[in-house]
Amino acid sequence: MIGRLNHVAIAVPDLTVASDMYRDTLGAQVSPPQREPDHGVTVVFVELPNTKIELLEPLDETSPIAAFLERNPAGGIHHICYEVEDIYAARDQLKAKGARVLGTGEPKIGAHGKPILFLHPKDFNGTLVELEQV
Ligand SMILES: C[C@@H](C(=O)O)C(=O)SCCNC(=O)CCNC(=O)[C@H](O)C(C)(C)COP(=O)(O)OP(=O)(O)OC[C@H]1O[C@@H](n2cnc3c(N)ncnc32)[C@H](O)[C@@H]1OP(=O)(O)O
Ligand SMILES: [Co+2]
Repeated sequence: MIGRLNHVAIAVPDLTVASDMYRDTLGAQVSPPQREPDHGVTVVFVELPNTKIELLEPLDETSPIAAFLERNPAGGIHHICYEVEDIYAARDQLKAKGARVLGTGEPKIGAHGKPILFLHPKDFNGTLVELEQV
């Protein structure tokens, strides 16, 4: 069901510092910051030849990444995103197998303009999984 790796997301306490580090120290191509009010984060995309890295900073204390950053003040890998062809079919198959779909269970439009869903980290070896329909 899952296809290519779409992105790995890293929660960071300071987006400017993290973005500068990826550009100046690691020599990567980074996007301008993009506010995502529907997701409670500001995102910088790091474009790599074979995938993307999302640097995520919380928009405020109600952000879904706020508790994670409290537990990991220096930041850390927050989620991994796999591509799927049909997000409703993927969701229904996963639910039938007992996986917990987060939120309302209805896909939202993600930062790339495509439908996304999240799966509970406790159901996938402690890794928060995002699915994106491509
Ligand atoms: C823009 C968009 C895009 O790509 O297009 C994005 O990515 S938006 C990216 C931001 N959006 C999201 O992440 C949406 C989905 N996420 C959520 O709904 C939330 O973050 C949850 C995954 C439910 C976690 O929320 P919260 O930390 O408040 O819950 P909690 O404190 O009750 O945590 C429950 C247990 O899960 C663990 N836990 C929490 N977040 C985790 C993570 N990212 N990776 C691995 N484990 C994690 C906690 O340590 C805890 O374990 P213990 O019980 O063992 O202590
Ligand atoms: Co993401």
